[in-house]
Amino acid sequence: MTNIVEVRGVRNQFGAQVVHDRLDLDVRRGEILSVVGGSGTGKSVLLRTIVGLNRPAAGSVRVFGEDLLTLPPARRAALERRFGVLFQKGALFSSLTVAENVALPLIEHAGLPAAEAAGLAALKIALAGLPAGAGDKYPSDLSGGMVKRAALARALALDPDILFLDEPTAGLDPIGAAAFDQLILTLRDALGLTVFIVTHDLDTIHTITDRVAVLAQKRVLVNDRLEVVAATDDAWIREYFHGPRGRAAAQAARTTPAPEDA
Ligand SMILES: Nc1ncnc2c1ncn2[C@@H]1O[C@H](COP(=O)(O)OP(=O)(O)OP(=O)(O)O)[C@@H](O)[C@H]1O
Repeated sequence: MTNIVEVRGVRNQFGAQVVHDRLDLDVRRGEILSVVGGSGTGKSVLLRTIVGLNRPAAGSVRVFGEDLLTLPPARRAALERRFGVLFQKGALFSSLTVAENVALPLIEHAGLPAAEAAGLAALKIALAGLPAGAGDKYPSDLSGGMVKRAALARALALDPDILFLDEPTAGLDPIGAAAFDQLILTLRDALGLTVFIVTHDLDTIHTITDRVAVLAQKRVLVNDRLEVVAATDDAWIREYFHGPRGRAAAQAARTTPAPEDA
């Protein structure tokens, strides 16, 4: 089993506030890993640390076997091109159409001519499950679910090996959220992606996740299959997985047929 990401002994601190201390985490090749934890436990900071947007005060982050923090800039830029990131707010440029948003990394980072970038952008937009014509629209003309898909198309632009998603289903209605989950699962299977998801969504965890990492007490308390995590003796885990919403999500996952059986 190959680890694509290895976080070791990471400390993150903002002023006097210590967010992470001696935090370890592995992400395995090809898995869908969900990172959960109470509000403010540092899930987004962890994502930003792994993709190189936040420099930890201590520890190491190895991605694809390379130490992100000590790589020379050119090698680091090459490594970062293997990441696709979908930020919490979608982070599309509002003055550009969806197609222009998706083409931008192809022009800026891959150096493609505009016409080729436009052709590839159309493919990525289709891959993200958007209808033909969505590329000509501006982000403000799209529904919340379509904005997420457009941001996903942009995250897929450079053919990443690993996809980082920060609360991808937040703000979507349950049907939209379930469809987005299935899209992630399909893309993982079709493209052989590794997927790192920061989420509060119990349905996502129950339906598409291979392993779950729980952030608590400034570190990853447990990182394992859902059954193992849910059986861990910890107050937050009990409340989260065995409270009313956790029980409902588990029940729904048991009674909803998997897509291939449907
Ligand atoms: N750049 C920063 N400067 C100062 N403090 C920060 C910075 N980034 C994050 N923090 C603090 O670190 C803590 C963890 O933030 P983070 O956004 O990672 O939490 P989270 O677990 O993702 O929370 P939520 O589930 O509410 O989104 C918070 O208290 C936040 O205020």
